[in-house]
Amino acid sequence: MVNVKICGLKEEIHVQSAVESGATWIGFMFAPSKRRISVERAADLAILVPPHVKRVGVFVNPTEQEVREAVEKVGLDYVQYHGTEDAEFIKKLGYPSIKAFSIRGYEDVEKASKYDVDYYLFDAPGTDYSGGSGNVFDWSLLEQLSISKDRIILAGGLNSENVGRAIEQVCPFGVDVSSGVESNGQKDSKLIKEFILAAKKEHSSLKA
Ligand SMILES: O=C(O)c1ccccc1NCC(=O)[C@H](O)[C@H](O)COP(=O)(O)O
Repeated sequence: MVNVKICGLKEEIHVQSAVESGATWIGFMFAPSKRRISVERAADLAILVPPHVKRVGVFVNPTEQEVREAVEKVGLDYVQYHGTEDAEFIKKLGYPSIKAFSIRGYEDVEKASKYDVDYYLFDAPGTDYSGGSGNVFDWSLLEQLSISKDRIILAGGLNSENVGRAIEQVCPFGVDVSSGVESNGQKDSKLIKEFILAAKKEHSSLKA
């Protein structure tokens, strides 16, 4: 069954909804974004996350110090690098990691082979910020990917309507969502639940 990351959580109620609905990863935004929260706020929210659900800190071109401080204070399980961080920087920090790639064309997909990380997150390019745009990219660009599917997280404009199709086409280890579980610019517990249910539903083409 596919794993789900709910990203950009800011409120206790939405962390609880994501946990109760079966999310695998909870994402806290530490980069410029309308979803950005402080390390102190994330540490408070992280108390609500049980050990079987993983805490992800999302950064865009951070300093080493910023990452180390957040990992320590929030108890992050994964660091998500959502900028132009190079493989050396990520390796030097040494944390379990997710590297995000903004996909405009196949050349962006190819960049992934330069990295040795736990998960490769393929996302649509950002508009106002580096991610979280709610836009979908061309999933067929992932067809020739040499990276194992069990290391892939698909993101970008997913919602409860299109996530089933996305899973059938890409067969990722996980899916990631932010805009698709928001209404009026705020996270929505009902949409979080619907998204996770839709993602975890068995899809006809995946049946033997
Ligand atoms: O969500 C943001 O505002 C954001 C800003 C800057 C860098 C990354 C950001 N989000 C990271 C994520 O993992 C999002 O869930 C991912 O980009 C998908 O977002 P969406 O298309 O809104 O579902």
